[in-house]
Amino acid sequence: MTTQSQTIDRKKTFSPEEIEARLKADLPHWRLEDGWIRRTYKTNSWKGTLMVINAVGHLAEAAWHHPDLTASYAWVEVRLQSHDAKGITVRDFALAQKIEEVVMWQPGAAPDAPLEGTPQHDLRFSYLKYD
Ligand SMILES: C[C@H](O)[C@H](O)[C@H]1CNC2=NC(N)=NC(=O)C2=N1
Repeated sequence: MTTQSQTIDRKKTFSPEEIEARLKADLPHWRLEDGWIRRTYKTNSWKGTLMVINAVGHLAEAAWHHPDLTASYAWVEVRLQSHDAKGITVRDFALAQKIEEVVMWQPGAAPDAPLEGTPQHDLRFSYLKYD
């Protein structure tokens, strides 16, 4: 059951200056352009692109906040804005944060991590360009 927030204003929009400051601090790979915060993920193939699209799709549906997506063979651009507020709200930052955390997750990066992660040097398996 969803609860209406008592403290945060999900419809409050931020100024371009506030957005830029927040992206610089928390989402350095994201940028503000034409009223959307946006991030492009590069992949090694259409299959990798589809994997990213589906991961983002799940997060968006779980969040009940949906991006616009543009995709090509080896990249997908994720764009976020809050349609009902006609601007960028806390919902956009929160979903962008989760997308970035999930898509750029590299479990094998930590020393003696339990999960080894996708082999990066074998194009049979590597599907995402981490940046
Ligand atoms: C139809 C309407 O877009 C939806 O009810 C919800 C869910 N997803 C949404 N996603 C985004 N980006 N903005 C919204 O205002 C929004 N509203």
